[in-house]
Formats: sequence, C-alpha cells, structure tokens
Amino acid sequence: MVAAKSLMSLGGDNTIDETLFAHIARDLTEQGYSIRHAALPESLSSALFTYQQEMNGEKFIDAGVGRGDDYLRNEFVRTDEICWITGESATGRDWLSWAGQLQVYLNRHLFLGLFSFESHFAHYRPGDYYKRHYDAFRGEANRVLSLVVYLNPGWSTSDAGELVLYKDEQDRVGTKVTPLMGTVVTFLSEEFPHEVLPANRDRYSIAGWFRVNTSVTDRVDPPR
Ligand SMILES: O=C(O)CCC(=O)C(=O)O
Ligand SMILES: [Fe+2]
Repeated sequence: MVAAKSLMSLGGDNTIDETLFAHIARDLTEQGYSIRHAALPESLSSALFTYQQEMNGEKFIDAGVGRGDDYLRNEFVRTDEICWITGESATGRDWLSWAGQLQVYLNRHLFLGLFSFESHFAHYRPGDYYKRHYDAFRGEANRVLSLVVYLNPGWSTSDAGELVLYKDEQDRVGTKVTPLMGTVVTFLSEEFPHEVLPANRDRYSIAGWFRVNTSVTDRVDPPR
C-alpha cells in the first residue's frame, strides 16, 4: 500500500526499480560498498536538481552547524554548505520515499535493521572540499549505511570534485567517483574512509545516512 502510493507520487517513468536495489544489495554483500551509474530514476533526479537549483542557496547553512550529530563534523575538514531534507516539499517527500523503499529492501534482504534515514542537500562551491573522514565511528555512532547521489548534469573529468572512497584505513589510492547526475553511492558508514576533492565548478549532491535504533531507557537515539 505504502509502496503503491509512493510509486504513484513519483509518476511518469519513475517506477521503483527493484533491479537497482538488488544490485546495491549484492554489491554491499560482496564488497561493503556500491557505485552505480545512471541509477537514480531520471524523473526523481531531475526533480531534485530543479528543486535544489530553485532554492537558490537561501536555505543552505554552513556544514558543521545545525544538528546534534555535528560532533562528526568539523569546519577544518569540510567547507561545503548543506540543507536538511525534511519532507516539507513534494520533491523532498519523493526522495525520502525512494530512500525508504531502499531501506525496506535492504532490511528484507540483508537484515541490516535500518531504522531511520536522514539526509541533506550539499553544495560545494569551486574549491570546496571534505577531507578524508568516516561517517561513523565504530561502536559510537548509529549511522550504519551512507547514501550519496549526485545532481550534476554534464560533469566531466576536468571538473574534478571526485568522491574518493578508500577500502580501509591503510588505503591511500582509493576509488574515484565522478559526481555525475544519477550516480548512486552506498557504503557501510563505519568501514570506508572517504573524501571529496575540490571541484572547478559548483558541485551538488545529496548525502544521507540510514541509522539503527540505539535508544536506551533514558536516551532516545536517533532523536525524535
Ligand atoms: O558528496 C560526496 O561525494 C560525499 C559527501 C560526504 O562524504 C558526506 O557528506 O559525509
Ligand atoms: Fe562522508
């Protein structure tokens, strides 16, 4: 019922593609990360692109302020600006619904116990970066799976701004991901250090995290 509803709200050619979810699940099982090109449903990425452009920077805040989780962030390591996606707009809801379906699929097939999802738009101006970091620290945070999608049509190699995903603490080479429209990256938050290299043009993306529920009697986490 819920699935049927969000399918309808995506409309047009934007049917939920379980094949993609299956590929992501297999990638995660085999290697702990997944990089899929031209993967996000096209009408969803173009709606997100338009929405993001129309916000015109007004709702963005410097990354590193604004949420309880920000102990994971630090202005010395990142210079981008962000805007949390709350589901106030139809486009935001379509995005959250798509991520929700991925969550349900992964829980069903990989038993990850993903409990909630949070995400934000990010804007890296030319020269902005996010130094090598983990999205979660082993045993400390409840972010278990990171999800990044890119909203940059026509990105070329000379635009730089790649995500570099390292396979472990020792890896200094990594795998470079071009932040091209429609690419979907998923990885286990505690396992893979990664960084965003400076770009030569404005770079737009959505970064999100699936969390497990680590609430205890006197502490609700994630916060309501
Ligand atoms: O934009 C990207 O490629 C990754 C962003 C990131 O690592 C983060 O926001 O934690
Ligand atoms: Fe990250």
